[in-house]
Amino acid sequence: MGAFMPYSIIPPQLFSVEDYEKSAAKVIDHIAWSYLVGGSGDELTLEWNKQAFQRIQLQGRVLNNFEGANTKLTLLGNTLPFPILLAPVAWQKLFHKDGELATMQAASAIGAGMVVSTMASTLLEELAEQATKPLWFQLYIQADRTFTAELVKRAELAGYKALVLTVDAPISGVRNREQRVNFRLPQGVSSVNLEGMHVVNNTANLLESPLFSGQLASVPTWQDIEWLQSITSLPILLKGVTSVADAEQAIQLGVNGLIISNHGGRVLDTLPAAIELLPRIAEHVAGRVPILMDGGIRRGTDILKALALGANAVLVGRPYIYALAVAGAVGVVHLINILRAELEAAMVLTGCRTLADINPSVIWQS
Ligand SMILES: Cc1cc2nc3c(=O)[nH]c(=O)nc-3n(C[C@H](O)[C@H](O)[C@H](O)COP(=O)(O)O)c2cc1C
Ligand SMILES: CC(C)CC(=O)C(=O)O
Repeated sequence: MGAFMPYSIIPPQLFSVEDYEKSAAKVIDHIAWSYLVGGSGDELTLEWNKQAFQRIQLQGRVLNNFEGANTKLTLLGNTLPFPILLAPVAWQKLFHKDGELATMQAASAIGAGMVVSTMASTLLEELAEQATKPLWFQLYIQADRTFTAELVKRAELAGYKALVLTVDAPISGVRNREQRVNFRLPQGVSSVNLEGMHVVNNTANLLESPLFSGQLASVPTWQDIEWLQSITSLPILLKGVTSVADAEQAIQLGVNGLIISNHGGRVLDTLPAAIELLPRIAEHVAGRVPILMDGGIRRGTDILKALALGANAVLVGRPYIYALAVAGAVGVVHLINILRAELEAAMVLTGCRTLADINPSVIWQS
């Protein structure tokens, strides 16, 4: 990995997520960059996530009164000043020497919800100890269920307020961009929260099917949801739901929230754009549990569109990592403020005083 030199202040001329992306491309080395920006297969879903937002047009409104306007919401008992959370992103020390610690400081400073990845490069306890705002923990159920149960207990003990169970990546996506640069973790960056775990070696030999005879034996199933509920009292959200049938099954099992997501186009290529998946599922769920979505959000207008089409809140992934790489915690605060200000501008111009006012009428119907 080459040395990179993030700024200690916000560099001038950064006004949008795209500006941060361009700036980040200059400070992140090309191997970590390929891991960050890449998707799976031909990266079609990755592109569609952004393009689908761009195709949706808005309906403007004028002359509204904005007294008392705000973007506050309550989500699973947490009060948030705005509906933008930081999505779980693995190994953030790849992008800044302070990694998740800097992201957590930014989230705490600005009051943004943050979801800490199972694959974080910083101890979950260290983050929770220093956070001044509640954190959520993203769980990848490990082949070693005993270790997984201990991990959940650790998150609970450390004060995490919810578990985000990622269910869309039981196997890794076909990540050609990572393969082409031979992506490996450099010295000093690792999944520190999984240290000491028994690693099950279940790779198939060459005469067997590469996947079906190997690791699938230990991938999570619906039964693991009930198991997880039996070992924790934390609310559980499923991240990576893309079908109405799975959303219904999750609700029947008593899951507390859903995150509509295609993992930022990183697992199954040619899944539809996340914003296209959202309306059908939201309509079916009909408010029974909160719905979050992520994938392709780069502008405040994208957030408005997601809320109009049924999300209670959104998460952003790559955008805040660009800012982390460019200017550490200060950059992340700035980036989130940019999106927040853009959302407020979009609300004003579509006549929405609060999040409750955002509904499908803000979307242009031709
Ligand atoms: C570099 C990188 C690492 C990620 N690591 C995780 C992870 O550890 N757990 C997880 O549930 N999702 C992970 N994701 C997916 C994000 O949580 C999120 O779904 C996605 O980035 C949203 O799309 P966006 O980047 O277009 O905002 C990762 C995404 C990226 C870009
Ligand atoms: C270590 C990976 C499984 C983390 C992840 O979810 C991703 O890179 O998209």
